[in-house]
Amino acid sequence: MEPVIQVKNLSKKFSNVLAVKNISFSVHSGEVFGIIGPNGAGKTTTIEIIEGLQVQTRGSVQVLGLDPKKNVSKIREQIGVMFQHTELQRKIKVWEAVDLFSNFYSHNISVEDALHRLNLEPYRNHYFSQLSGGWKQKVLLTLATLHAPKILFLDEPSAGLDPNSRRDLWHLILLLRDQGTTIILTTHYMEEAERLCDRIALINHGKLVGLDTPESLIAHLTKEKSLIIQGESIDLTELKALPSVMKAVPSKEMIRLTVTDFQKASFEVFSLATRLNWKIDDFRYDRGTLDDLFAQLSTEKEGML
Ligand SMILES: Nc1ncnc2c1ncn2[C@@H]1O[C@H](COP(=O)(O)OP(=O)(O)OP(=O)(O)O)[C@@H](O)[C@H]1O
Repeated sequence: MEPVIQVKNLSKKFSNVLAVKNISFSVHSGEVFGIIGPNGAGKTTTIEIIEGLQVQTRGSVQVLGLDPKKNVSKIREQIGVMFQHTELQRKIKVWEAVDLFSNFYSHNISVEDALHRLNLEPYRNHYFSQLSGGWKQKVLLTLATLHAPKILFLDEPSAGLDPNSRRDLWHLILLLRDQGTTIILTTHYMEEAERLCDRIALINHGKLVGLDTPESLIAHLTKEKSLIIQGESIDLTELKALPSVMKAVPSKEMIRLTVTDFQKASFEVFSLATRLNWKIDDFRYDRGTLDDLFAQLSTEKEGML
């Protein structure tokens, strides 16, 4: 399958900052592709080059087969961008905003279809400024997709939303994905990345340090493998002495074991438990989360990965 975005050996230098360092990746049609990394990692710069808002220092970019340096207006007709913290004029109603924005595009869907597509009908006559944060984001998502873009860029779409509104917005994003839109998502919410993204590019200090599904990234990059064990008469000293156990730390009712190998450690723990008559109530692998990975990335110094 032809990728919809292809980035090859991309670098961007601002006067004395090398913001993007030789990054390459492809985005496939119909996927939700996350670009994740700590503040200042180079995400915005990379995305703005793809959108044609900035020009790279080195490397090449293709968006739907076009070069953003040469074909920016053709690309803009086929992409949608939802920025963070966008405000519209105070006295504009939802339907008026949809009507106004639809005039910006040569190909667009009708106001009614647009309102219907993301279930905005009940709010058509509400002032944008009086909507809750969640509904404002839904309206902005609608405005970014009036021309049925092939690729949609979402920058921190659920920033500041309560958990219910966030889930509602995720539902809409996945609806757009199911309708065939390719989605590029940047977020600092790792739960959001884990729930929505088919693949994630991890960027740190301007470099691509990981590119995979959320599950594989977690499996490969979280350095610590942990087992959780809970039960009666468990002896911490005996656990610590097992060959595959590096650390055993009690935490509330349970004990967290940092192990070198899940399978070997599990075998050793159960053999020990049987020999010493421990009663085990809970035992599970703790593979870590994207949050752990993000925390790890944020503390990595340049050149460590
Ligand atoms: N116009 C500019 N001039 C000089 N330096 C810049 C410019 N834009 C970005 N930078 C620098 O480039 C680096 C990457 O910035 P960028 O905004 O791409 O990071 P980011 O990952 O999007 O961060 P954030 O999560 O905070 O938005 C940072 O060191 C930033 O200070």
